[in-house]
Amino acid sequence: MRVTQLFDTVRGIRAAVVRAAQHSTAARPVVGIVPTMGALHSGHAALLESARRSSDVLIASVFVNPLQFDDPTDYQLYPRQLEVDLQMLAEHDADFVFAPGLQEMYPGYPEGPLVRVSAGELGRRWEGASRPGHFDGVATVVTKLFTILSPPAPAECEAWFGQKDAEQLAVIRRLVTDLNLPVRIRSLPSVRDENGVALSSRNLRLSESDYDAARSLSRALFTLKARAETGGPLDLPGLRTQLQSSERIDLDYLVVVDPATLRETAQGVLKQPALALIAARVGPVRLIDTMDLRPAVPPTG
Ligand SMILES: Nc1ncnc2c1ncn2[C@@H]1O[C@H](COP(=O)(O)OP(=O)(O)OP(=O)(O)O)[C@@H](O)[C@H]1O
Ligand SMILES: CC(C)(CO)[C@@H](O)C(=O)[O-]
Ligand code: BAL
Repeated sequence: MRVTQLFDTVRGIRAAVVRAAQHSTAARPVVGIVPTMGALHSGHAALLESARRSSDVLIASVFVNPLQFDDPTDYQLYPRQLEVDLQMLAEHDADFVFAPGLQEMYPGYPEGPLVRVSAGELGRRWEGASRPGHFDGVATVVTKLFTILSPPAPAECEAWFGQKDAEQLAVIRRLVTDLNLPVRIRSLPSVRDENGVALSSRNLRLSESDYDAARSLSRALFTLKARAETGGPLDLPGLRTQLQSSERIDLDYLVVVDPATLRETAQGVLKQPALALIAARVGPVRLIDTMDLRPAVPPTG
């Protein structure tokens, strides 16, 4: 496994990727990219394992991207543990790790980068409304990562993302479509712990009582899933009131949306597949989670 920080070395990576691809038996070798901000956990491991199985060359990136943080404290306190992460990436058989420094990624930061990618109105809903500029920052860094790491033809490029960050996934899918980026987007369901809480790097900052409160976020999502599948009313207002009664939870949103447009779908009884989104500050930490909702299947015959 090679760890790289410099753009020069990245050029070397691209050459090595081409060489590795040439040795592949596949007609169109696949280069898999797993972008992360580090502090890796089993959710990242699931992405790495699937990407490894589907790729001839596996590249992981570790970079805490300041452009997507609107809160400087959140950026400063974001967990960073590169040495531990590298060990896990080696265990998952990554061929390359791209872990650039801040000035390497954004020369002249904070003056630059002047040119950025806008996620448009998709980037201003829900999480984007609460964290202004967040999805523009994600779209900018993801475009840069794809530009730096994606291989020349005939190799194909696949990038792997978690459905936990479903809004981010919707933005990235539109990004590659709207800008014709030659990258196939793959996604995996959220990995949860034994209590149903979605794994997240920020969970490292939760106290025991914060963690107990965090359990009610996923519980609300599972309740919605069950109500959708049994054809009952979703009763979002009731669930919001219940969550807000906990003094450790400052609920930002709990909504049911169309997975592609992120616009709210009709409320009441679910009629088409949808996505539930939740975000809340739990103690000092802002957490997000999502759940795919399927409507009740009408009995046949
Ligand atoms: N529990 C999970 N299951 C599956 N994928 C996940 C999970 N958590 C994160 N991912 C995915 O891993 C990739 C990297 O995410 P990131 O490094 O931001 O970790 P994170 O745990 O989401 O951190 P945080 O939410 O605290 O910022 C993203 O595509 C994200 O959706
Ligand atoms: C996609 C990403 C690596 C961009 O910084 C980040 O938003 C994340 O980890 O989900
Ligand atoms: N995976 C989410 C990235 C963020 O919250 O900035």
